[in-house]
Amino acid sequence: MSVVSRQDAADAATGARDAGGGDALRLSDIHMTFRSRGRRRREVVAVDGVSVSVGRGEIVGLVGESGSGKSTLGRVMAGLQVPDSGTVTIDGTAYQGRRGITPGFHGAVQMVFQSPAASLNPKMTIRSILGYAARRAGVPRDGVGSAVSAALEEVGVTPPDRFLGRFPHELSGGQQQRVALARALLHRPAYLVADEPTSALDVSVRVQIIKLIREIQAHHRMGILFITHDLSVVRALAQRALVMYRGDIVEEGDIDDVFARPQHEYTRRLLGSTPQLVPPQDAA
Ligand SMILES: Nc1ncnc2c1ncn2[C@@H]1O[C@H](COP(=O)(O)OP(=O)(O)OP(=O)(O)O)[C@@H](O)[C@H]1O
Repeated sequence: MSVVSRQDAADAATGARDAGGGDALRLSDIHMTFRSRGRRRREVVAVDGVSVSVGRGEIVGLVGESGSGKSTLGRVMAGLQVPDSGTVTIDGTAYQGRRGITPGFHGAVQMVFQSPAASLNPKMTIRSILGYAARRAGVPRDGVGSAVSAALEEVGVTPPDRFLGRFPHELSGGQQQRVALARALLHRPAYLVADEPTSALDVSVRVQIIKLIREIQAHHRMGILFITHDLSVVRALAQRALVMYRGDIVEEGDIDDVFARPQHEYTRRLLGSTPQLVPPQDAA
């Protein structure tokens, strides 16, 4: 991707919604098709012309069945996947193509994943994992130690000294996910894409991580795209919901409206089949 403008032409062209006022992370008319090589060439349209936005200070829940394109959309939003076409606009700066995925893009948008164990290098200590992230985020060498400790404090991995020398496998799943969040926070991102960050965790730990994400979001006025299969988590956390089905956003609205008056048949089916694992009051 390369920076092509500092105006909102892409948004005007596609009508992407800016729910958070001026500052927003917007995707405009994103297309992504995966093509397999070999004799039996197959094409999978993962994202089929999607325009969405996440405002600063807003949590948007993205739900949909397996294979509907949620993770692909999230990776595009975080600059980890270059789409076939479409524009990513971060606070008014539009990015297109491979060369636009710059350190500035990654600094502005960070991502956390379902499996913290897989996203943390097993051969590195927590000190090295976070120290490396701090250096990449531009923290001067003599400030790395205190930045790492502050990040661990912020995510509740305390006292930091007790954890710095450990390897990821010496932490619980919840602690690993907290470290993954600390790594993201070291970049002071304006936006976070959280791809099923709680689904690999026990239910009680899940609630704690949801609370932590909400605290972090409020403290930094961050915009978050929260991807999940679990509608009850979206209800507990998000102000707005996007429902994805076969590569397209089929429903978008304020959380209460989507739950009370689902418009799309797929959303109605999804609501009908979702147990309430995290009632809103428990996650508050
Ligand atoms: N790197 C890839 N190569 C080929 N096909 C891919 C690739 N990544 C995703 N796909 C395909 O694109 C479609 C959308 O995948 P994606 O992972 O975005 O969906 P999802 O909604 O996140 O699913 P899940 O909830 O199971 O993670 C699927 O059919 C998937 O198999």
